[in-house]
Amino acid sequence: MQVRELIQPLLLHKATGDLTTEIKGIQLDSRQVQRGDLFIALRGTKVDAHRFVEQAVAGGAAAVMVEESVALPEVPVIQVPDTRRAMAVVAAKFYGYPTKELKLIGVTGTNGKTTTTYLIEQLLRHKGVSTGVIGTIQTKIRGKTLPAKNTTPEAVELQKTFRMMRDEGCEYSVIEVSSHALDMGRTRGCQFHIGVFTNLTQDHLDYHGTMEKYREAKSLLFSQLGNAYSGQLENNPVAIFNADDEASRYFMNRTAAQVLTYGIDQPADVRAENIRFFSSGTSFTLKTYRGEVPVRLKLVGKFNVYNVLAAVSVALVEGMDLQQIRSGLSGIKGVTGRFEPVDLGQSFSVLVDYAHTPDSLENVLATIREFARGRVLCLVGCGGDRDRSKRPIMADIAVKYSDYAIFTSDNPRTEDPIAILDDMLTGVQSCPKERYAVISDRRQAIHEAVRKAEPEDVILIAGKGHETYQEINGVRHHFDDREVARDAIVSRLAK
Ligand SMILES: CC(=O)N[C@H]1[C@@H](OP(=O)(O)OP(=O)(O)OC[C@H]2O[C@@H](n3ccc(=O)[nH]c3=O)[C@H](O)[C@@H]2O)O[C@H](CO)[C@@H](O)[C@@H]1O[C@H](C)C(=O)N[C@@H](C)C(=O)N[C@H](CCC(=O)O)C(=O)O
Ligand SMILES: Nc1ncnc2c1ncn2[C@@H]1O[C@H](COP(=O)(O)OP(=O)(O)OP(=O)(O)O)[C@@H](O)[C@H]1O
Ligand SMILES: N[C@H](CCC[C@H](N)C(=O)O)C(=O)O
Repeated sequence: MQVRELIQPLLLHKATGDLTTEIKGIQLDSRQVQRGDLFIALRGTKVDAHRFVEQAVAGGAAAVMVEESVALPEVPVIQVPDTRRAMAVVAAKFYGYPTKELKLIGVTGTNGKTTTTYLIEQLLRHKGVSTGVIGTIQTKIRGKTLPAKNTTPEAVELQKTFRMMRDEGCEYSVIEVSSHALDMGRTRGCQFHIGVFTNLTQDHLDYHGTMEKYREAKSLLFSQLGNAYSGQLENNPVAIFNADDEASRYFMNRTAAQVLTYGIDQPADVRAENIRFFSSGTSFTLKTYRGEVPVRLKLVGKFNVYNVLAAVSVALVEGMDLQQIRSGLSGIKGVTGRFEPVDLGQSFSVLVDYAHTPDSLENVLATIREFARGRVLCLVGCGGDRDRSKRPIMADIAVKYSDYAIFTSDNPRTEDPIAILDDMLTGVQSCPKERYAVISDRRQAIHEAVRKAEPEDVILIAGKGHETYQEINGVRHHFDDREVARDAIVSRLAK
């Protein structure tokens, strides 16, 4: 595509150089530029990429997009007021507006995004349609998987992935939409067909500052629904809300889309009643505006009933009937690293879970409490360079809901692991010391939990779920809670 065509949708820009120059790709990282790329200079949290424009051109960039005027006579220079904003517009144009050819479903909320996207994918598969998925664990395109760096990728990668999905024959794309992505405009230029809200509780205050700003970022998915290109409702979008979460009303008042609600406690269009929990699953009556049907799931916990109701709401909007939904739900599998048992036939249970927020930790521990016949042992840490204010709250929840807590390291990133643990300990000052231990080394902590377990006890290893690394001092070392738990169980069984 020529530069002049690429920048045609940009209202405010100054362009110099030969605008018939062909652009073969878009790149944000000067170190990865390929011949013919447009290099877009973003002002990051660590560096301002304007200082890399010359390096990008030397590496083969055919044009650059910048906010400051730069003297680069050899290539076209497009100067815009905001490269981040312009990036979303040109990325959608470059890849031919792929979300107009896909049914795009966005899921946002503090917890449950990954689980809900996977449930939606599994239900849509049952309907017989092909669905691509983008989220925290990985990107999935018709059986192929690609690694994920962010929960929601930057606009260029996002649009490129949608084009790949379309080329591979996907009809739907279901994506996790993080508050960071909404705030940074990564999803501008996406035409969403459905927006789903799971819940809003504390997280990411390091980034957003206050809960109000966090909520405001999340609301963008709904206020932008249907307005991506023309300001008109092009595709009759639907917004799906959790009626039991008070933030839903705030979002409802900000969307022009049709609204559907789901819930357990409050009146809603899609509800679960007569819920019964077992250690291996859940049953309930699914009541919808299209009738009711009994449902049995292999997932445990009230929080998963919410995730299922959100996915069922999407299935209903997409025309699936209740019998199809019911049989789809009976075959549904849990998500890797979410409530995942490590079972070598030992006399106690070990569960690995991705709970890394106060609300998710509380939900998971409350669920375990309901069926645990022995003690509950909780191993938990908090990530470095992230919301510090959640640390004491999570420690407090750990001791409140378990019989014994082991505080350990999660991903310390660039922080001192001991300082993170000290922040956590401020939350348990009034708790008797014999109720918890502090073992900074995560491997040792897992071995200690397994050594301590008695028959019927349940050990929850929280925080890292599917992650296969531990990031210490900016370096990622291989670490998988499930592998370490297995080793610990094997050595205990050998004694
Ligand atoms: C705060 C934030 O969002 N950071 C994102 C941002 O990184 P940054 O601002 O630190 O980038 P930087 O290192 O300062 O570099 C600025 C620019 O210079 C470029 N550069 C840099 C060096 C160089 O030699 N040449 C060069 O061109 C970089 O490619 C970049 O475009 O731009 C990067 C590239 O696009 C992102 O990968 C990175 O996400 C990091 C990994 C991150 O951790 N983000 C978190 C906060 C985040 O977005 N999380 C949410 C999930 C939250 C949740 O729901 O749990 C998510 O959606 O992932
Ligand atoms: N609806 C829910 N409400 C509260 N907690 C939940 C819910 N669903 C899942 N959880 C808990 O949150 C953890 C993370 O779940 P999931 O990965 O689905 O959320 P997420 O929103 O994608 O998280 P992230 O974006 O941070 O990766 C799970 O391991 C579980 O402990
Ligand atoms: N997307 C989340 C993941 C947190 C996972 C947890 N293991 C941690 O490292 O804090 C975040 O970036 O806050």
